[in-house]
Order: sequence, then structure tokens, then C-alpha cells
Amino acid sequence: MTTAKICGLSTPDTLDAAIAGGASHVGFVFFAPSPRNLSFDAAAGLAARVPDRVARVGVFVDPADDLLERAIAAGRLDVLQLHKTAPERIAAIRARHCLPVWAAVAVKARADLDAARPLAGLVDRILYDAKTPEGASLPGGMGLRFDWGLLDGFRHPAPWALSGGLDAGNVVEAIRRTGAPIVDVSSGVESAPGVKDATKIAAFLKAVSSA
Ligand SMILES: O=C(O)c1ccccc1N[C@@H]1O[C@H](COP(=O)(O)O)[C@@H](O)[C@H]1O
Repeated sequence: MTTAKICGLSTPDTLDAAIAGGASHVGFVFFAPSPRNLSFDAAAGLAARVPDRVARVGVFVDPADDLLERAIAAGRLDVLQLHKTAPERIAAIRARHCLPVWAAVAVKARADLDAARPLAGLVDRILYDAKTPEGASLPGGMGLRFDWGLLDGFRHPAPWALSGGLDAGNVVEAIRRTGAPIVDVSSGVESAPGVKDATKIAAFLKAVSSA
């Protein structure tokens, strides 16, 4: 059965919608340029609403240790999701903070999957995400999709998840096409960048459970 992570949550009502709809993971973004960036206080308030059966994932872009420490404490994080972070740094973060680590691999062409291979044994999960354009302010969370066929026949070096441009209208096909064990969405359950929509969250989770 495929489970779902709803990422970039920033309000109690949309967090509650994700939990009520059956999300396995909820994502809190700690990256200042993002419209979904959370303060530590906001993260603490949201984290307190999350039951034990749902994992709290902190989303970071090549983070420093002090940011990680404060976010882990405030957001009571269960998982660290790292974007644009070198393998050596991923290993150091995992060793220092003693939490499961997901590493994003940005995909546009088949050759981009080469970046997944050195992650074997270093990460707890690889998150295949669409590569954002050169110079974009965000490495993810832009609602971009990649060609899922690029994953055909690829020997995944670690457990994995699929993200990038998913929504209630395409997630069933994404699961059918790739066999993803976890799907991850942000823009596809928003009414505007950074504004989550409880109705879209419910529709997304219903689609995932029907797949
Ligand atoms: O959502 C963000 O603002 C963000 C910021 C920095 C790194 C990653 C971010 N989001 C991640 O992007 C993917 C896909 O998002 P989308 O559904 O295509 O909008 C997802 O994993 C988010 O965790």
C-alpha cells in the first residue's frame, strides 16, 4: 500500500486535514526563501498536534547544524529531508543528529539518477523529485513533474519515495506507473504558493488510498 506525505504545512486546519485524511508523514519546511518556511514557534505549535502514528519530516536545503538542532527540537522531527546536500555532509548530519535521513535526488534526465547511487547505505530513503530550473529560488516545491518512465528498470539503491508535481488528478497514475511506496506532495494541494487547501489535501489522500 502506498502512503503519502503532505509537505509544507503551516496552519493547524490544513495539518489536521492531512492527519484526518490518513497521511503517513507531514512535512515542515525550514528554508527561508520558501513561501512555506516555518518559524520555530510555529513549528512547535504544529508539531504538538501530530499523533505518534504520523511522522514529522523537516525539509532543509544544505542546512547548518544550528538550524537542524533548533528545528529538530521545535518541530519534534522524526525524519530529516535534505535537498542539495553532498553525500559527505548527509553522512555527517545523520551521524550527529541520530535521525532517519531522506535525501532528494533532482531528476530531469536518466543521468540524474546517477546521483542516487552514492547514497546507498548513507540514507534511509531517496526522494526522487523534479529538477527545478537553473537559478530557481527553490530546489523543490514548484509543482514540477519529471518523466516517471525514467525510473523504469532502475535499481533503487535505498528505499524511496516519489515527488514533483503530484496532485489528486495524477497521483493514481504515478503510483501505477512507478510503484512508489510513498508519494510526496506540496504545490498540488495548494490554492496559491504556500497556501494549503484542506479540500485538495483530502482529495489527494483519497486518491492515494484508492490506488
Ligand atoms: O516546498 C518547498 O518550499 C521546498 C523548499 C525547499 C526544498 C524542498 C521543498 N519542497 C519539496 O519539493 C517536493 C515537491 O514539491 P511539489 O509537490 O512539486 O510542489 C516535495 O518533496 C517537497 O518536500
